[in-house]
Amino acid sequence: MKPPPSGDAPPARARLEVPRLWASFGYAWAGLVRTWQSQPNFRIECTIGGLALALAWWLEAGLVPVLVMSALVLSLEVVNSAIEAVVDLACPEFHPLAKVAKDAAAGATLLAAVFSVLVGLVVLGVPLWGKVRAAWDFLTSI
Ligand SMILES: Nc1ncnc2c1ncn2[C@@H]1O[C@H](COP(=O)(O)OP(=O)(O)OP(=O)(O)O)[C@@H](O)[C@H]1O
Repeated sequence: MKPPPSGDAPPARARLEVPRLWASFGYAWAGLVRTWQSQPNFRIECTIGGLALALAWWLEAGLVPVLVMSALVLSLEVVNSAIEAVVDLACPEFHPLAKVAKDAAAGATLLAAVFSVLVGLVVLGVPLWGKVRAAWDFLTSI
């Protein structure tokens, strides 16, 4: 943990140290593992993101939009769980502002999820429909 800033003096420029950088990755990874363990929504979103990526690869459709939207939803879910933890720490009792913070964080994730479904429909819907029609034409022609 960093010491609290003292006075008005500008902070000394921190040196780039490999062990510290490595430790930071470790803390970030621990945050992801904890989110995976404690947030069922995160596990569901990881699964849907993986399936959407596999579908995009199979359909040879836009991998990049699917990757970007998956990254957005998953990142926001991690931030949402961080906000929940901070709110619970700062305000374990019911408070209207705690509700505002938690609902807004959840709303951000929901917004990204809705838009990712729309992007998925636009990017994957047409080629998927093409495959379905081709399979249907093949089946009805034999
Ligand atoms: N301290 C609080 N004060 C006011 N309202 C709260 C408080 N804690 C939670 N709430 C309300 O309850 C809702 C659910 O809160 P909770 O912490 O259970 O989050 P959750 O969305 O269920 O998250 P999780 O993914 O952990 O299940 C919040 O969105 C908020 O409306």
